[in-house]
Amino acid sequence: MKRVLITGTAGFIGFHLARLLLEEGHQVHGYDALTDYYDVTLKQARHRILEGMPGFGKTEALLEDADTLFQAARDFAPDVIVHLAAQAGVRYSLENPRAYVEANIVGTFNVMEIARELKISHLLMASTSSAYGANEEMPFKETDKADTPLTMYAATKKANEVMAHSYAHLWDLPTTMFRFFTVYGPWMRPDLAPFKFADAILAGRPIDIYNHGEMYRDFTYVDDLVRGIRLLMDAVPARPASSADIAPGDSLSPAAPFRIVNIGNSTRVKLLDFVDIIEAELGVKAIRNYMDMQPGDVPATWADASLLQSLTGYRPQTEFRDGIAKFVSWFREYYGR
Ligand SMILES: C[C@H]1O[C@H](OP(=O)(O)OP(=O)(O)OC[C@H]2O[C@@H](n3cnc4c(=O)[nH]c(N)nc43)[C@H](O)[C@@H]2O)[C@@H](O)[C@@H](O)C1=O
Repeated sequence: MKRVLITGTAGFIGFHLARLLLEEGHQVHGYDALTDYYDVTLKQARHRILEGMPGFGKTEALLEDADTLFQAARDFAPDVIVHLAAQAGVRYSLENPRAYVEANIVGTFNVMEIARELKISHLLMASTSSAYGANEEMPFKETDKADTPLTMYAATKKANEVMAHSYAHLWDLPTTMFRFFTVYGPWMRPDLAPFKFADAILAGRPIDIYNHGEMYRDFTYVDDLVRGIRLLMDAVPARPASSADIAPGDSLSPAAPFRIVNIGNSTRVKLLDFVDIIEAELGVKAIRNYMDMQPGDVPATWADASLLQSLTGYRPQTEFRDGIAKFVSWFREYYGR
């Protein structure tokens, strides 16, 4: 049994991870501020489910509130910290970049500080496929350069990776950073495309199709994603004796117990096909409004998931259509539509 502090348990991914760990019999402490970036009642509903499970406790506060975060962590005394709370969203970072600096830079720094103080055995933190920015070589590999972020969202997440590397190096803090690829499924964030499309199609509102549909995403089903996180919890990075000890394709740092791991499905879905699949699952046709490319958007993502597989023996494999069917059935039931 592990004691796991998870930030972001009222969020989409944190909720699913907490549920999985509680089902396995671990103790989970959730830290979440239930910020109003999107519908707070959805966040409250997720927390209510966790509160009904044995082994769950929570603190509702901001990551930026260092005193509260530190006290909650000291009281709980975790073995492992999984840091998923963040200001998420690619497009909102053009409107309100400061929110990303506060939650993602200051907040993540606070998590690193308490992880160092408590000498936890493994710190795992969320980064994003958006860190690959303008990279053109596909699929994206962790060992590729990723120095061209296109938004402050991507820039703050990339900054988290390099901040975490320095702490892993200085304080021997084993750290794994995930690069997630467009996660979807039941309980998903309302600001993400599958949710927005389902909502608009059922309401008879037109949907905007960016870049005339010439967009590709490596959509990752949430159950697959949290299974990848769960397995990586046990794949604790160790500082290599020399760079010769790093396996080919491994992103392990030569200077720290630190690695970056993609968690993605490794299949690209074209935006137009994605709309067709949602329409088919809903049984309702969309009214389509074709638009130009949006500022800050990346045209395509595609994960090379071979490092995840070599570390854990696992790779995500849910077919997009099956995952969307599960999302749609949750959506219809939860919202009664
Ligand atoms: C890994 C990464 O994953 C996510 O970022 P994302 O991949 O940009 O996800 P999305 O669901 O916002 O976009 C998916 C696709 O759908 C298009 N899209 C969006 N919104 C509308 C929309 O309103 N209309 C249309 N037509 N297309 C849209 C958009 O242009 C893109 O082709 C976040 O979790 C982020 O936090 C993160 O870290």
